[in-house]
Amino acid sequence: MTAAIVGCPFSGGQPRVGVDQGPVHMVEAGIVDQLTALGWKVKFDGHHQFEEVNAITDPPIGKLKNPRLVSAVTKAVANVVGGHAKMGELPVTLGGDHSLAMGTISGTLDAHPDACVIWIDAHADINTAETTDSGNIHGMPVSFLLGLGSPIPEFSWVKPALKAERLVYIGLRDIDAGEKRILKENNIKAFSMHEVDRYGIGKVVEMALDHVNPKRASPIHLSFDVDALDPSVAPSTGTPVRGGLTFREGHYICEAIWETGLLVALDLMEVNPSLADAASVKQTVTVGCSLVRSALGETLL
Ligand SMILES: N[C@](CCCC[B-](O)(O)O)(CCN1CCCCC1)C(=O)O
Ligand SMILES: [Mn+2]
Ligand SMILES: [Mn+2]
Ligand SMILES: [Mn+2]
Repeated sequence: MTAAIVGCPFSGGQPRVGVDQGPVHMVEAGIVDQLTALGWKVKFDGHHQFEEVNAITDPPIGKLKNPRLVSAVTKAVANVVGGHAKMGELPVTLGGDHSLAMGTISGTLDAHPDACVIWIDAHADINTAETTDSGNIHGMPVSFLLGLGSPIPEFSWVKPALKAERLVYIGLRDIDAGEKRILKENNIKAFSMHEVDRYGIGKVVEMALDHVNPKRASPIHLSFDVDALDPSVAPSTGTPVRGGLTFREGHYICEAIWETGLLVALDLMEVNPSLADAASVKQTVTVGCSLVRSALGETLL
């Protein structure tokens, strides 16, 4: 089995400096060798360069910030991820901010139209141009993938290829008012931290899979935002929210999804190695690499 590391040093979906260095730190921490040691054939031909895209003048569209940059980069990522997936490889996209998932999931759905998406995050990332308060596109990728909100010409390449019933969230705890409306109106299944507390992570993952993958027959795209974890576990990230997943809960999700044998793509997003002291940065990078290994078959026994 081949894993293709897609290093995406990109921060255009949000305002904080440093998240583009996430993939650099994870590769420097040895993720390629770690996956090789697990038995994977690992492809990594260097981080993707988005400098040339940075050159364009890119005034906001409505509230949306860096719209043309985000569109161009996520479109490029869609082609890269889709290309690897079509060759039967498992793309492991290292972010970079979560707007990249507009690209990764578009790429996955191009190769696996019947794929379902399991989104691990403190946030729903489902704001539309009408509901966003920040204009940061890392809070919006899911709305584009579902085809919600008014069409934006600059994003016309994004096909609404994701169906609401094929999406499920785990870890939610910081949802904007507009997003709450969107989740309800579209009957989107979400297991917040309240459900994690009530049922335990084992039952939550089982219920999440039952919802999007009842016959365990559909490919799975796992999109993991490290801010789903409690800030005490992953401190160096752009939008930390207290009351998150424990180290083990985060790893259990990855282990359980690997056990299905259905994983076809993984995103590990929002590691920002410039937001904390060296020890906290190292902790966050290390947990990011550990989650990737667990999603790709590392077991405790
Ligand atoms: N919903 C937020 C945060 C998005 C986080 C993106 B992720 O998950 O990839 O990290 C928050 C908007 N707003 C921030 C100030 C307080 C009220 C909520 C937004 O900016 O849209
Ligand atoms: Mn996110
Ligand atoms: Mn988040
Ligand atoms: Mn974040």
